[in-house]
Amino acid sequence: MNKLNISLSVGNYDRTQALFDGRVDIEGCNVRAVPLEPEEAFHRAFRYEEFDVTEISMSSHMMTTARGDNQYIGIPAFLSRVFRQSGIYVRTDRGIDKPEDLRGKTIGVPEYQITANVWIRGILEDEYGVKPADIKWRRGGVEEPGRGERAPIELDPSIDLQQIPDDKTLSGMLESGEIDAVIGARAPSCFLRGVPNVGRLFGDYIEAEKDYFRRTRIFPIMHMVGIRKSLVAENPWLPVSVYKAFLKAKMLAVKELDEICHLAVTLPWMVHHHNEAKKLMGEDYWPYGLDANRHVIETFARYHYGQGLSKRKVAPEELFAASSLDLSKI
Ligand SMILES: O=C(O)c1ccc(O)c(O)c1
Repeated sequence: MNKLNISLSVGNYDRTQALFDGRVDIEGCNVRAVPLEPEEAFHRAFRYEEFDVTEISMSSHMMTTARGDNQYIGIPAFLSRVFRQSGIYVRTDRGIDKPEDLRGKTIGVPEYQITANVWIRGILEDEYGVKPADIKWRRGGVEEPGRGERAPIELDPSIDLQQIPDDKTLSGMLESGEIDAVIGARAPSCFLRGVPNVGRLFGDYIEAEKDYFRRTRIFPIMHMVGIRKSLVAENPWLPVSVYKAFLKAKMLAVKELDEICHLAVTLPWMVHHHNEAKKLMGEDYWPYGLDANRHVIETFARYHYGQGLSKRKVAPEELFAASSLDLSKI
């Protein structure tokens, strides 16, 4: 049978693994799959559009969708979701004990636009009244010097965002005390090494994140899947084929989390953790599709627009191929 050859790059997570190991096919396609870390996947997607189907940052996707220069259309398979209270790393010798203490401080970001930072700035403003303009933002690689935005951004002049020197990293500057905090998706290595005077703003971040979910019902979305628009124009069946494959792969992963006979993840009480998550968040605690995620995406769109990353408020439907929001029923 004549199949469409496509390239695919997503992270190798439990919920995507079946696409790499052959348990799940993308109907109608021969797939060349390359696992990548998010920083590399997004750099290559938004600068060079290298892969036909790729993991994409929700923030960069929303920004380019608002501008109309997006080469990818999304499907509502949310490959990465992370609560973000954990992602605020601070100097512990500067009187920063609560979010409000961040006003006037200097905070490092790997990119202003990364999705984790949109969520963190949104939460700081919504819940604690700390506005982006209250902070001095410094941008650069967390571990490697010389990082910039993967796609161009244009911020309001009230935002003080400056590039750090070419020979410095955010982790190094946090360790030496040149900046007061770092926010982002990845923990800086100085924190992981346990250097003095660096810690999390929310020491008990798990309790903070559970409380946030109880109040908001939001499990923040980080990444989704994009398909090259030009390929969809030629093959309108492709978004649903790709979406069905990601749905199947996630279903297989979640099923394995219930397997007490032999643990799918190398963690003694994995099944217990799974049950605890379901108790707090419901059976389908990691939903794909727009309907179950509309409130999450609308909140993110409000933050994104408020932070000047999108010049107009994007409607959730604009992010996705229409056919992937309207699956057939029997
Ligand atoms: O761009 C980043 O720094 C980055 C890293 C890891 C992630 O999971 C992510 O969403 C973004």
